Amino acid sequence: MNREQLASYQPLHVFDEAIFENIVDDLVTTGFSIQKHGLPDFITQALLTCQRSISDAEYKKAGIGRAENYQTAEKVRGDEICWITGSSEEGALWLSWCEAMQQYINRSLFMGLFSFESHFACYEPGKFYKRHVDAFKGQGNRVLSLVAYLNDSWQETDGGELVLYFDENDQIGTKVLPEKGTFVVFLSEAFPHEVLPALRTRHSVAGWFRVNGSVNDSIDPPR
Ligand SMILES: O=C(O)CCC(=O)C(=O)O
Ligand SMILES: [Fe+2]
Repeated sequence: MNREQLASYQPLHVFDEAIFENIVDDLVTTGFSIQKHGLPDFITQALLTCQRSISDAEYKKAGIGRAENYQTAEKVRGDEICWITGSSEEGALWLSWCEAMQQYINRSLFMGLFSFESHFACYEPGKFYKRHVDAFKGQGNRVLSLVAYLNDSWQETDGGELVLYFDENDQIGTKVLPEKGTFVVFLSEAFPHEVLPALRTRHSVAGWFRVNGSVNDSIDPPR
């Protein structure tokens, strides 16, 4: 390593893998994992620092696919999003923690996860995300969804809960309060879910682990 390389050298973080092991166990038994206040504190802090540094102008209305216009999209989802690029130290720490999770899951379950993408999302009061799945069988390459929450002392009366349904016939589901430090991981194709209308501003991170979609030598970029 020359002096320049040495100056920019970032040691690989070593993360506590106990939480990854819990996730893997849950994925094997149910296909989803709800980790109430399970985010390591330094990851929560990094995400909060990162999120607070984003200006309103950097948040963009989320779409639901190229074909839809925003009017249609508004009826489905009302959040505003900002992709996490890893350009700040805190953003990079988040991405490296998710990469460590990806490697752990691949080693344990041979899922062949290839890349990860994530964005901050903000739901202003009254905004929601109607019931949907994050990936359709045989289409796209998102296989594992991750949602993490950043809100202090969220109450049931604040609305904005994630409702995770166990299959397409489930109408009851299980509710998750979007409280700071709580995160959820689930198989993207298998679990319909929705965000109930939030009654106060709701901050979260949504991310997806993807498999490599390369076919016939056409290279699939990570995003
Ligand atoms: O914020 C949540 O609880 C879920 C968000 C979601 O389903 C998505 O962005 O696809
Ligand atoms: Fe979703």
